[in-house]
Amino acid sequence: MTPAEIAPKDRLIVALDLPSVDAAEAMIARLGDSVTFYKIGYQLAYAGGLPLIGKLADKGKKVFADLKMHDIGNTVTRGVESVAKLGATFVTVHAYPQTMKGAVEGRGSASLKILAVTVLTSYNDDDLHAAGYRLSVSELVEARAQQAQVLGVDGLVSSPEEVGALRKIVGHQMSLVTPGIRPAGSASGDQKRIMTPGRAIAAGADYLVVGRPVVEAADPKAIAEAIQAEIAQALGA
Ligand SMILES: O=c1ccn([C@@H]2O[C@H](COP(=O)(O)O)[C@@H](O)[C@H]2O)c(=O)[nH]1
Repeated sequence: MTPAEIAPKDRLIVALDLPSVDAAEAMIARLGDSVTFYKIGYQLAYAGGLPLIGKLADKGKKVFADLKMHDIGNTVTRGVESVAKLGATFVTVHAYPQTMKGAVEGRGSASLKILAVTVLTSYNDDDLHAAGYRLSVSELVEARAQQAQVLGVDGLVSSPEEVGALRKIVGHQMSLVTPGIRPAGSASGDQKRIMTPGRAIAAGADYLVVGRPVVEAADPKAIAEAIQAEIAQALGA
């Protein structure tokens, strides 16, 4: 499927950032048929959530295993080999060359897609400088995207702010997945590089990752559906 063929509804990835498998299953039940793609990250994975990947896949849902791996190449290769057996659609690694190379090797010919996290959406230029980098966020995101492309990575995680520049670098060969999404009026929390769903899609994002604005809402299903409607409108669908 080309990125242009992805249905508007399937472009929303809801982050199941919840404290237990019971809480995640309750959220999945509330969202029902509306949401087709979920993300499992640190909070749920470390609370016994990894088996949910297979359970969701068996129900026809897609799962993004946001494990943000970063280790010596061999360990990343073996870790990705294990994740490939869980039934996830995407797994994340940090965008360091050894890490990405190891991940691509571990994926082999499996259907699992490797996403490289370029620069976390909670970082701005000052945060990067405090961490010892001399490059700006946009410079580092673009440099890492070029490395990821050469290494055979399948997609990139960035903020929607960088998507336009990334498309020029990687074309439509790589999926562009953007957290840092905030419907108008929602609290940004710790996110520093943010955009509304409609603007992110108009900028060229393939998938939007949304956590707190959905899972902390009084009516998560209504918010998820409103985001999907905004996505559809931005696509002219
Ligand atoms: O750069 C990144 C990479 C991953 N994330 C993850 O996305 C969600 C966003 O949640 P919100 O509640 O919508 O802020 C969260 O699970 C992060 O771990 C990211 O935000 N930025």
